[in-house]
Amino acid sequence: MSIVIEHVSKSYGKIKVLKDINIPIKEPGCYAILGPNGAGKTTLFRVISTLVVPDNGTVKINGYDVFKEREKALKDVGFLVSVPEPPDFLTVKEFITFSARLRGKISDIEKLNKMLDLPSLNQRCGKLSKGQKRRTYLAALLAQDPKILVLDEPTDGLDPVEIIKIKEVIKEIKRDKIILYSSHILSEVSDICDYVYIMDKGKIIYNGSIYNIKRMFRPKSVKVEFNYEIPLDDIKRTLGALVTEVRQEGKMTFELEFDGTAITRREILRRLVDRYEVRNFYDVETNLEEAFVKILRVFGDGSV
Ligand SMILES: Nc1ncnc2c1ncn2[C@@H]1O[C@H](COP(=O)(O)OP(=O)(O)OP(=O)(O)O)[C@@H](O)[C@H]1O
Repeated sequence: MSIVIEHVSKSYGKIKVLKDINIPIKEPGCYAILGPNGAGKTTLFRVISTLVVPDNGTVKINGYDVFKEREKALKDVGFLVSVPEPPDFLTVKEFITFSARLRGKISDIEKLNKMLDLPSLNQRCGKLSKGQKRRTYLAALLAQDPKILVLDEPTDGLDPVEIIKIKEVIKEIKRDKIILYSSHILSEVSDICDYVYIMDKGKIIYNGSIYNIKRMFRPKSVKVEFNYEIPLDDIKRTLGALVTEVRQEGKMTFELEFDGTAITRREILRRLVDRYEVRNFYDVETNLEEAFVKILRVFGDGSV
């Protein structure tokens, strides 16, 4: 099972929308393609699904070129690209059954219903809400039992409950599939995806595991609360060169920036406890969205 994208580029007129994209995926799991609006995610997914022909490069699925050997390459792939909708005139059950039959499969509607909490099976698709349509479409894809799923912003425009449902399904099925999942929200993919490719202005500017992203931006500041008021200068004198910055947040609360090492963190705590009554001392958690913006700043062209 594999998707291998090599040197893919695409321009619209003078605008380079994809610039030498390389993504080699050879193991099951959920892979996020993450990027701000206009980064090129949808264009890349449209290339993978053969809706857009690239100027350069190749996309191979299970070793087959998607343009030269389209049928073989896409045989085992399910696409949710460019917000597709089930046909209005079919019922939910008819659409799912029809979709399964297209690939010679028999759908287990009960199982899909349990997983995706489908609307009434005899309801016409035209009468469904946006979230119900999305879940019905996903059920129809899963009824084909594809080994590879390409999902372009599958939760876009859905309410929080619908989003949780779709994420739960992906967590359940990702063990033996390759799932490519695009989003512009890092925290949305952080609990379902294992690996992240970050795109900005048509380029992959960073790739790594979610674990590494979190580690790279490990806490470098702590918050401390005291039992009584302490002047800012007093804290600064006590900690001296251990901290790079001290910010006062309230009369009894301060945020302390330091070099991020465990030794310094311990020494800061020791000095504070020796001198004052400390009520609370904790790390300032890395906010994933901040990490995303930092990555764009550090690895992108600096214009964020
Ligand atoms: N058919 C087209 N003709 C001209 N320009 C296009 C076309 N399709 C996309 N673009 C441009 O290519 C760039 C990338 O668009 P794309 O939709 O791939 O980004 P995206 O990362 O999916 O963004 P979003 O998160 O907003 O969906 C944008 O600047 C867009 O205006």
